[in-house]
Amino acid sequence: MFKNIVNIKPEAPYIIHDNRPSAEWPASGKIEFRNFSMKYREDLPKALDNINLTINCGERIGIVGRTGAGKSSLAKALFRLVPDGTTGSILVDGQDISKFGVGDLRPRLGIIPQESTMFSGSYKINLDPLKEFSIEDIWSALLNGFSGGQAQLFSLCRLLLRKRRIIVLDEATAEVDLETDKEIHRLIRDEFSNSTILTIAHRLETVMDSDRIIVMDKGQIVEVGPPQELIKQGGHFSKLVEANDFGQ
Ligand SMILES: Nc1ncnc2c1ncn2[C@@H]1O[C@H](COP(=O)(O)OP(=O)(O)OP(=O)(O)O)[C@@H](O)[C@H]1O
Repeated sequence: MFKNIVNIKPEAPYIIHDNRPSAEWPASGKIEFRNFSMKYREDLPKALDNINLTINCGERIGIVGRTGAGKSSLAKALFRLVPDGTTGSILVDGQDISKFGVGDLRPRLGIIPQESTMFSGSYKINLDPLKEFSIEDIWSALLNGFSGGQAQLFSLCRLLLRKRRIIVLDEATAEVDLETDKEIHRLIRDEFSNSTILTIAHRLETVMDSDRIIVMDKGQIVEVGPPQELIKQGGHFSKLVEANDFGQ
């Protein structure tokens, strides 16, 4: 999802000194999209088209839709990894995220991207580049999270060390096998029971235990609800399930 980060121009100040969030922010993890739209370029159609959505503290949300539906864009917008010229707003714990510098926003949210980066260096440097944690903390996170030996688990360990209130998980498709994927989800459920978790889901197994599913199509939210209810309704989600079409 974040493979294009390096191509995106710095669109906002890193820190806005006269408007910084409190040290605890976000303490609850509520997310509100209000009439939010964005385009990657002026001549392209909207990648997100008038998104209105409230995600409650501690909710586990599965985001599904076909390839190109806008799932990654929704997550990128939360990290402000999208071009200038968005309209509407995104509030986190009631604060408009565009009012803060990106350096005050991005480190406060957790991300497990599809393509995790394994930095060279020791485990300790990988997990704790800022030297914030004791070796015991690091080993406990490692032992919890590193059985699968996958690069994604490194990202997970980094997160375990920093109990973020909002976590975005871009579910792996190619890099991680089903067993490791299940392990990651189990760990996330256990370790982040109080966090709001947004999963861009590519597997049915992953989304079925979400509190709510968001179905996206052509940049819009076309369906929202608990998975079992959506299946009963026989709408977009049940069609995706039937076709097993969860994007790449
Ligand atoms: N960097 C970019 N520049 C231009 N257009 C983009 C860019 N990234 C995404 N898009 C377009 O925005 C739309 C939404 O893409 P997005 O990646 O959010 O979809 P997605 O649902 O995450 O798809 P996938 O399941 O394939 O990851 C698509 O039409 C896509 O082609």
